[in-house]
Amino acid sequence: MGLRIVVGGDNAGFNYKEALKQDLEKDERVEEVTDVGVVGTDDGTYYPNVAIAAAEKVAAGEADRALLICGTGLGVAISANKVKGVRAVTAHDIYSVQRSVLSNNAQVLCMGERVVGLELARTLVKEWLGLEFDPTSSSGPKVDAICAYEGI
Ligand SMILES: O=C[C@H](O)[C@H](O)COP(=O)(O)O
Repeated sequence: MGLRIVVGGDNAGFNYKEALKQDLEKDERVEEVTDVGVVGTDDGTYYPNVAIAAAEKVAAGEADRALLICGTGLGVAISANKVKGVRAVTAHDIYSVQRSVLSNNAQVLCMGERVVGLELARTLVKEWLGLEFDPTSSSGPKVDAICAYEGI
């Protein structure tokens, strides 16, 4: 069974969100892509609304992961992290993307359209899809400690 991925972002991230969505739709590791907006560069929906909608789908088990894009990748991460059970990171380099899953079991990857080149973003997403957290690794108890704080 493939990954169910939610994509979203504000108008500052719209162009990358569309490009990355197309890549995801073509990737055989992806079973389903759900777009929670925005619908265009004229759509002024605030980034927290989009990020929280996406994170809630992950928290509810309706999606495995979310990919969120805004101008910096910061606001969407801050917002998604308000949803209980969600671990969202901003990452624009390969090592951080790898560790976000392998160390932190982060389900949400955030990037900034104003920060990273599109081709690097596409490469990072490709890498991200192949990563899987190992709960029996030494990172497991650390992520458990985050969950314990949240009461989950
Ligand atoms: O983190 C926020 C994002 O970068 C957003 O796209 C732009 O937010 P701003 O308009 O408040 O700078």
